Amino acid sequence: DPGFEARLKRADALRTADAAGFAQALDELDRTAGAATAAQKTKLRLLHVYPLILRGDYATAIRELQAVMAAAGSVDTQYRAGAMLANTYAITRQFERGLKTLNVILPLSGEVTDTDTRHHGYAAAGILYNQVGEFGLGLDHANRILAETPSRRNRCIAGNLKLESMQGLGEAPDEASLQAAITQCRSVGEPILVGFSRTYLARSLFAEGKVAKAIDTLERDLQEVEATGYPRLIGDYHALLAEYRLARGDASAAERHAEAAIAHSATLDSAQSLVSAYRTLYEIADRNGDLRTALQRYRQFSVADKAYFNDVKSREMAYQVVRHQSLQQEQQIALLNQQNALLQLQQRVQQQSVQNSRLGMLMLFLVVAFVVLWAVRTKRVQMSLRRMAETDALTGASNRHHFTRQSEATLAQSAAAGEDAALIMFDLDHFKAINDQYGHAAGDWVLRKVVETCRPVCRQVDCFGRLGGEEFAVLLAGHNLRSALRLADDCRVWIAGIDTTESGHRFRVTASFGITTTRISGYDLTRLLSHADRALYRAKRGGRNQVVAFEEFAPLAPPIDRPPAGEPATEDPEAAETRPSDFPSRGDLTGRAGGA
Ligand SMILES: Nc1nc2c(ncn2[C@@H]2O[C@H](COP(=O)(O)OP(=O)(O)OP(=O)(O)O)[C@@H](O)[C@H]2O)c(=O)[nH]1
Repeated sequence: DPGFEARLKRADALRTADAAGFAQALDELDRTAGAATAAQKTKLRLLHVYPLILRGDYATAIRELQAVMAAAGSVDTQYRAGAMLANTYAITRQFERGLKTLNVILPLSGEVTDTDTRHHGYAAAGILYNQVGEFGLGLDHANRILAETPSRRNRCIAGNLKLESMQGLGEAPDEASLQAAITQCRSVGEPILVGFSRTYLARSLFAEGKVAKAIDTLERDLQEVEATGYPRLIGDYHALLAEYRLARGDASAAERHAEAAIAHSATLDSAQSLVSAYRTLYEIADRNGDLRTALQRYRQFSVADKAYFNDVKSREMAYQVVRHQSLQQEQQIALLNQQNALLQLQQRVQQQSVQNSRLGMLMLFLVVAFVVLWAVRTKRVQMSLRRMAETDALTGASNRHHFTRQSEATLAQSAAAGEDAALIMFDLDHFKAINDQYGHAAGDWVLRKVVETCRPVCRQVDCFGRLGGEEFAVLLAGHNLRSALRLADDCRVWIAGIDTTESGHRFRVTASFGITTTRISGYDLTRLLSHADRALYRAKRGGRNQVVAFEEFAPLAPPIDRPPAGEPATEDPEAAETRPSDFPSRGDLTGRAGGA
């Protein structure tokens, strides 16, 4: 409700100028508060505190202000309630509570949007600080208000506060600024503050030795001051007048004023005016030689002075207590912050160590992976080196050395198991002619093709080796002569069927085969090779492209020129046919002739 807000503002403005109008405005606001927002209701509640303070119902005022501070929807309302609360605590001389309230609101000063409200807070702070003897802080807050182009009323309040602070600090204000403060406060209708300004001016004049002027300054406004009914101010006035009158030698006027000061200060627990008035009365009695009265006055002076001294000290103490408490609080906060930082550090260390252990695991994994990889690669290299060492690079068949070792192992196993094994040896026919006619590359192609063609006769357990040049051998475990003959003949047929177009030439490839078995030749490889080689020799002599088995009962062949199996043949096979032969005739052999 914008209307409600406007009426709240209007009521607030009436507060100092028109007490009756203010009361009426509050009544009207109460009647229409049903439609107000929570924040507006809180503001209204705050306005209701002013009449409570005027009435002197401080206990209710304090309760209400505390409630408003707790419920305030805006910083401004909370701040204003806090400033009023600090003021009320100052009036009721609860300095510690007042200072604590300041500690709550002053840090919010920067967030307060309304300048008047902020100045109200600074003024409350300045008044309280001066009361607890912290005049430096009082002056600082007065200057804060004056630096921010305050309203005329706040300028009066701040000007007064400044004079009070300077007096407390023992600094003498110049007459011009004293007059300015008086004019300022008079223009806004603040007779109490005008009165206090006049006491500062009078003190300043008296200190300069201008006693008559000081008296004149005070007496001019005396009636107006008495009309305020403010005991502390009236007491001050009379006490000062008593002191100054006596200084001028007017003892009877001095006595009158001193008595008036005492009468007005009677309701106060302690006051500087009481001390001053009793001292003046003592001095008068002393000057009169009335020792009894002098002693009595001195005793009264002494009691008032002690009370005042205690009061000042207890106020100063209140400040020290609150300061100590807030320091302690700050230290606790700092300690908590440190503990927090420590916890955060510990957390980070923990995270770091988790990260480190993860990193460690990763490193370990990498090392293991590397070792495994290295082992696999080493194994592969070993295997490929072994393959290179064991196989013939051109054809991929086992080389002679490996074939020998493999075969010897297989034969030993067969012998142990009492199983048969057969050895087939074969040699390409007229290979030299292929080389000569079609080139070495064509010859290589033939060798590879022959191995590729014959490999199917071998199982995993069998050994297929290139004994040298164009001579090959196959050791077949578990085969007897019959099955070996069949396999050898299959091989012969396959070789004879090779289509050489792929090599770039068309020619015919055939091979001659010699066979023996363990039943015929025993389990010794050298003997088996020798017997197979002899059968092969017979196949060549028999016209090539045929399979011949060694005849176990045939007498050993006579020495021939042919080189041992595997070495390149140097002999002309045609010439060999002229050699005397001890071999059985072709018909005696168990082999079969085929092909060309
Ligand atoms: N292209 C090629 N030729 C080879 C290789 N090893 C040996 N030779 C050749 O093979 C030929 C073997 O010839 P010979 O021992 O006379 O036998 P042949 O010509 O097959 O005659 P017969 O065995 O009597 O049928 C030689 O010319 C060798 O140079 C090889 O790895 N590649």
